[in-house]
Amino acid sequence: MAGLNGEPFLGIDDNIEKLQYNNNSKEAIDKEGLVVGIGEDSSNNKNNNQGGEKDMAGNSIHRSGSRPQLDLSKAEIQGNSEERDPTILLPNQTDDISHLALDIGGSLIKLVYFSRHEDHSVDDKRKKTVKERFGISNGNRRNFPILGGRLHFVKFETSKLNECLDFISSKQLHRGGIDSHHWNSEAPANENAVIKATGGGAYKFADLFKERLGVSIDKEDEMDCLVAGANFLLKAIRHEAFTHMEGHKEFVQIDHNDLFPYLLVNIGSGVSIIKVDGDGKFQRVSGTNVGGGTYWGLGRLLTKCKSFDELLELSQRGNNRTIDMLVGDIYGGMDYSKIGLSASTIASSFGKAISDKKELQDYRPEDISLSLLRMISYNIGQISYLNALRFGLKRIFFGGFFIRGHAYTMDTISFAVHFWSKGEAQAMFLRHEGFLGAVGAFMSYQKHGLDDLMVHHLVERFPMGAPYTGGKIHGPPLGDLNEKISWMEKFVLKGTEITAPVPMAPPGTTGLGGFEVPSSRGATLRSDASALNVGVLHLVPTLEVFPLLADPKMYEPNTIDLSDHKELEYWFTVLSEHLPDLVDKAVASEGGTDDAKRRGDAFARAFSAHLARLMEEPAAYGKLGLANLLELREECLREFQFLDAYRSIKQRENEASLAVLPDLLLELDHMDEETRLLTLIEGVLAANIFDWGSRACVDLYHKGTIIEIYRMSRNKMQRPWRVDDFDLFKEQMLGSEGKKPRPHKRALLFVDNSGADIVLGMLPLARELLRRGTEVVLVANSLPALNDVTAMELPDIVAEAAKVCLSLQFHTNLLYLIPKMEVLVSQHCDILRRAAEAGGLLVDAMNNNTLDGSRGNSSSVPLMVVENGCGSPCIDLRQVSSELAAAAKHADLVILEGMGRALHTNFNARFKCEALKLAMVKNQRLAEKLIKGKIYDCVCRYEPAT
Ligand SMILES: CC(C)(COP(=O)(O)O)[C@@H](O)C(=O)NCCC(=O)O
Ligand SMILES: [Mn+2]
Repeated sequence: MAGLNGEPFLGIDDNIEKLQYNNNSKEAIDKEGLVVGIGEDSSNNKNNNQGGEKDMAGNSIHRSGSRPQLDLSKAEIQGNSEERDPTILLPNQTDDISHLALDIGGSLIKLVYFSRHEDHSVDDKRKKTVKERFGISNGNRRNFPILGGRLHFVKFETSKLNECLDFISSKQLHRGGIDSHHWNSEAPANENAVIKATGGGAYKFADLFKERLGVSIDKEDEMDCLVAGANFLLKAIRHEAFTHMEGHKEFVQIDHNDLFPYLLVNIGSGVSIIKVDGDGKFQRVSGTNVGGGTYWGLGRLLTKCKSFDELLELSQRGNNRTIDMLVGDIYGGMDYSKIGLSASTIASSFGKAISDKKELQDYRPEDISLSLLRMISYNIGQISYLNALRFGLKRIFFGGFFIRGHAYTMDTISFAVHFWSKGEAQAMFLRHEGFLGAVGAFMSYQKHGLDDLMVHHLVERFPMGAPYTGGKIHGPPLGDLNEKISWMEKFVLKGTEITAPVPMAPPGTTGLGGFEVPSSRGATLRSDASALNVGVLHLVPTLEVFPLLADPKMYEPNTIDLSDHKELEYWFTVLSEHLPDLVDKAVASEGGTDDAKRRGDAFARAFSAHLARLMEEPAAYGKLGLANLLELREECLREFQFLDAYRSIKQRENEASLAVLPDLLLELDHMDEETRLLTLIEGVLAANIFDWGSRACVDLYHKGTIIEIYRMSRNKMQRPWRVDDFDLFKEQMLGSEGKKPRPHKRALLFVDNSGADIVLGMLPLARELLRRGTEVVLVANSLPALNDVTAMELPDIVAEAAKVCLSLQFHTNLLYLIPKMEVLVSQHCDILRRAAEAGGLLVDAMNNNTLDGSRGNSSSVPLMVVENGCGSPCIDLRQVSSELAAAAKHADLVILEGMGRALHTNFNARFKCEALKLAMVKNQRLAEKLIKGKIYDCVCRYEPAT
């Protein structure tokens, strides 16, 4: 049988890793990771006669044998095959296919589940034309059945297994999910339903799953899963790995071609140390029985703590000097400098307890907890390094539930690795640290095709999760909007802090290489189960890297460095202050109903909670840039179902601008070429003043009408602009010394705002390029963001603009008194219409509107519209739509317009083709920082092809 990806579904390699547990570890299988003294090389998987599966490098990957297989006979695409993520109907598929995998450990259950993207596709003719023109098929998606959806990460305490089962049942995850458009989702759970699980609990609770949910557990080997999970996360998630030294977290870019070999240290109850050489190729080289279970077990006995997190929290307020014997204690307060030991180095953990006449109750539990934490973290760091040394490995990734994003633990481990390796080896941590096994178990459903996903196919989002109150955990992210709003309201009433579903570990750390006590941040260390430091992973296989980026590896979209705390504070204040106005607009866009007000209120609280969270720990959601913040705001609006907050403002501005477009075009058309080009660029810069995201601009709009402000802005234009490469650009366009350069073949115009910005700025510029014989592709947002124009809206705007051109022609034909102008206009005024027709934009809108009744000239250079794949005021060119990537193939000019796309992001981006970056700087601070100028200064940056 052929797999959906066209490759055969090979049989099953039953040569499953046979781990030999040592004598004492039988019950330890129930705990996480306590598998000591095993050194079997699991990379020697033999293919048996059933055939083993090969990864892309030809390595064997073994899978267990009970996975369900898909019956693809009579498979067909349901609905419109041109849709972005069409549902595939498998009429003959009878097995239930689970979209859930579990890692059931001794203290936590980790759940990874999949849901399809909701079907928002609309009948968009533009898309169809674009696909035909650029020859885009659905080939990109490779027709994987499950791609095009979201991966969710949820944790439960193992002691609350029933809550976990209720959750699975309520979401019907064991059947494939009722809330998503799955094949066979109506089918009742059948006898054969199977879910993948790893961890000791997969054995321990198998009967309970059968009894409660009617599903069988297909047990996946824990080591296999850990490694598969770590490999996937390290390859597919841009900001997965980070270092943590002296309280400073820094994300590490992992080169996918240079990932292996590495050492994976999984710290569960016990510790496994695994050398990873490739996909499915690994060897458990060592381990230690002193791990998370030791910390928790000894800690519980010594401090009477009730939970792991309570113990960890205690350590935050501890001082281990009262209990540890330090070098200084032995050397009379002096360093032992000859062998490089400072007085504060721990000579012997708990060493003071031998000489003191104190009893257990004489020690503070806080101090005991810290001493224990340091002893164990240190020891793990040291053993890990020694193993790295054994195999000549420089990179050590630490995962497992013990770490739980705790800054002090990470610092201590890092310090040990750094200290013993003399800086040669590096300790790294993983954002999905606790989910490695669960991800691996999910990956073992081979049909998902997750192996082939690349980093640009994944987008991580951070929806609001269940808040928690009084330390009690309220489970997984809330799905239902109403439920979510209710939570928000409840917490407001109680005056309780609302938290995002992200890590609550404080940044507080010693700053001294783990040798001092942690700063006292106990109050902010929250319970682990509510503290997911991961968002929801959106799998979008249609996304591509923009092909015209000169050096995608070096590309960094964000211009402003938010790791500067002052900068971060400034932008947080800007966004907070903008909130009331944004909520007003959003509520008004939904008719100002009570429901809209309620949602508006919840949105404001949710976004404020995100800001507060990020202020506390800027790297909580991965590497933070201004673009991420601006996008988070848009996503948060969408989460509370505000799909287009500026809808009516955009419409009003479009109409007002279209009304003055004929006058502008007339004016332009009787200018000579050089003056016209300058006027056009001035026009783009002036019209970029229409920006409802800028505080200064919004203040301006109280003072005059849109057109008045536009005129004022144009009148104030004075060259040289603060960044002024116009002369270079002009030379490129018009040539010099009588030499006419060849016109550009195709220009991509990344447009920004609605209203004057698009109508009076970018469209006239597009018309000029078309007039010169350059194909023009308008690149606009896929989803609304502030007052930005979207790809969906553009065809109508272009159609209206073309209509205006026609009325202009009609009008000027009557103006026989000025025959010269008549000639000019009749030659040029229908450029937009013909180009739009040639580009397939006027399918409905214009067919019956040509005043002279003439049909469009399909041989004209086309004007096209493509969506960019974003719903944000900024653009990260590593993840753009396949439409845009296809349109870029023959482009030799890129024009980026607006602050978001040309300044906040991409100001430093280099392209393979010529690039023009145009923007008005509508923020004083940015003007000072970026161009040493002032507010309303302009940028016209031209860069030749690199
Ligand atoms: C959100 C924006 C990037 C949009 O600018 P645009 O791309 O439309 O030119 C910009 O308005 C902005 O940075 N605003 C926040 C700063 C301020 O209010 O001054
Ligand atoms: Mn904008």
